[in-house]
Amino acid sequence: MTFTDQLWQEIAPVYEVILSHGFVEELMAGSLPSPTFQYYIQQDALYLADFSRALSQLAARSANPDDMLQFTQFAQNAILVERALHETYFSLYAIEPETTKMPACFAYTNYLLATTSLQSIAVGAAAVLPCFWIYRQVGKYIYQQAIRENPYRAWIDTYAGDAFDQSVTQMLRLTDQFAELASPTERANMQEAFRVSSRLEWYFWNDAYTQNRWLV
Ligand SMILES: Cc1ncc(C[n+]2csc(CCO)c2C)c(N)n1
Repeated sequence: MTFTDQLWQEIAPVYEVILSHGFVEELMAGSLPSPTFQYYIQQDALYLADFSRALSQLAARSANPDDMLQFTQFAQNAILVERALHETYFSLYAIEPETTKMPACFAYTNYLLATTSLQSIAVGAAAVLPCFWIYRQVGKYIYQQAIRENPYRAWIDTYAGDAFDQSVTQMLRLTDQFAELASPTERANMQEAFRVSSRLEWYFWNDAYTQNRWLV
């Protein structure tokens, strides 16, 4: 079993509750209220900018040019995906970008930036991995079940597509390479980072579904 297989086994219960979350179920059914999706897209635009910064941080700290290139490409793609997908929905709904990060987005982006800046590259890579991997699995799951005439079709097709599939496979390979070189303590830290980010993925959907805002 690879290291990343072990990572997935540990977060399997988190993945199960993500799949059965109302946001995912209603996105799949096409019945998700548009204000809920608008909140999600606005927060996601803020998330992706910082996610790209976190990947750029890993690129800058990489020891070899191949890893640098890989992280730089991921960082670039995060911005390009954001533009393509978000512009579609921003103009469809005639909404403006949001400037305030709500609690889950705030927690997740700050966690990613702190981890990729202050922990080892191996731990930083484990922290960004759920973003790739959980979206691929959720994307495929939704793609298989979703009705054709779904208002969220552009979103579904992005994450169920081949281009995205390949980048996730590369990210998994990279993480397994880091794990091979890591000490047992560092591997434990990688597991913890993977778990924290996986949980935060759930919180991100949940904030959108409940339209969560700062209470004070
Ligand atoms: C909260 C949240 N988590 C994960 C993704 C998915 N995602 C965003 S950028 C990227 C890599 C592209 O190179 C992936 C997989 C998202 N959109 N929002």
